[in-house]
Amino acid sequence: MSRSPSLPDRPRLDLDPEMSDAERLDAMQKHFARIMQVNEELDERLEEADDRMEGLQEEVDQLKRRNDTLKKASLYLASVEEVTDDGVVIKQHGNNQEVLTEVSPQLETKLEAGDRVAINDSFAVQRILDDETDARAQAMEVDESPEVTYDDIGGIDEQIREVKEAVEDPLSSPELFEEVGVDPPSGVLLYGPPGTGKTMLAKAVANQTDATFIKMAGSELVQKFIGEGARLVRDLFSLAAEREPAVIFIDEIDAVASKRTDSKTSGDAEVQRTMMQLLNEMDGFEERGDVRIIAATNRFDMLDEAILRPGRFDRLIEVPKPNEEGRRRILEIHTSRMNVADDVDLDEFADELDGFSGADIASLTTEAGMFAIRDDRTEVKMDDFEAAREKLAEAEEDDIVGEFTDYQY
Ligand SMILES: Nc1ncnc2c1ncn2[C@@H]1O[C@H](COP(=O)(O)OP(=O)(O)OP(=O)(O)O)[C@@H](O)[C@H]1O
Repeated sequence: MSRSPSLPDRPRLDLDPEMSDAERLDAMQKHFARIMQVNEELDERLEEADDRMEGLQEEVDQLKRRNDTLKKASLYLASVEEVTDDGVVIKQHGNNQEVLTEVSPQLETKLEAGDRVAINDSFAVQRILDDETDARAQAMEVDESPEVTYDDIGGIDEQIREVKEAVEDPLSSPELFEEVGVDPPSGVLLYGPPGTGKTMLAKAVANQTDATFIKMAGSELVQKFIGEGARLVRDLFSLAAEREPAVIFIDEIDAVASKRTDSKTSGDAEVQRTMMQLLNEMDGFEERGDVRIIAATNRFDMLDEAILRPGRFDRLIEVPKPNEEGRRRILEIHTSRMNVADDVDLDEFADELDGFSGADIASLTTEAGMFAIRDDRTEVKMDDFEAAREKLAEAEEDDIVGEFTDYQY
């Protein structure tokens, strides 16, 4: 690591009492010039240090993420086969290895054959897990008939059109694709900043096609135990096949499909296995009938290219933050059921919301309503909207409101 050079010396002003006024003035001017120069040098250094800090912060974040994965994924999943006087017979999931292992007296009294447990590298039982259906319920959200419609989504008409074409048409008129002789896109990847309507889009398309909406969060997949991520992916696809027509929505796909890291830790290997399972499922996708798959990410830059190959997520749709017209439409949507005063000018207000996402605008309108309620009014005025905007902008500065953070994508 290179060490930064030492700081410039502090300039000194030496004034000799013998000096004439002109000489003094000259010395002071030179001193001033030197101070300015040192100041400039220090500014430069500060800038360099800031850059370096940013780089280091990124490294720290990466290490933290890796550490989290490691901590979370270093346990394996097993089932209890039998509780005997000599210990407990467990069967590790994935490799089906059976082992007789000792357990702590506290756990032993609670264990029963059939329990799901988490074990460590040496097969020691660490804890008893909720039953399997709980694990699934936690990782998956199933909605038979989501209520979101395209009309509820503002500012991304072009993206709606693309999603209709890539997801809705193959579900509602598969014969069209057959007649023309083209395969519909396998998977659609929506990418863009948080809170821009990606989940809404997936729900709306499921609604429009009367399909079951099945959501899985990528982050839920990697917080589980070794072997469980891959199994949940398998479950996800078989559940979709049972419930077809269905729309599978994998949120935060970057959690399981990031560019490969160099490390060969067990956590990384687990994420890798989960991704391989996902790719496998997608590769065998054609026979799956009326199931469409949509994934979303805020971190497009982190994705492993393997998932973007033809036959996988081969239709990319960027979902950006709304422009002024989009913001106005979103404001309109979110205020449609509000009792808004005559002085509220949404056109003018939309102009002030540069950088706001759809989710930010949704919280802003709720917040404006709260201001009216606090003031014992039933009508929401322009001042309430302004106050809400200021409150959210302050929260952004304090970094309280996550949605405001501009992720790189
Ligand atoms: N384009 C939009 N039009 C109307 N409302 C929106 C829009 N985008 C976001 N919202 C509001 O924000 C909420 C969150 O949006 P959504 O979950 O679809 O965002 P997302 O892009 O999936 O975010 P994330 O990447 O954080 O998962 C929505 O329930 C809705 O209230």
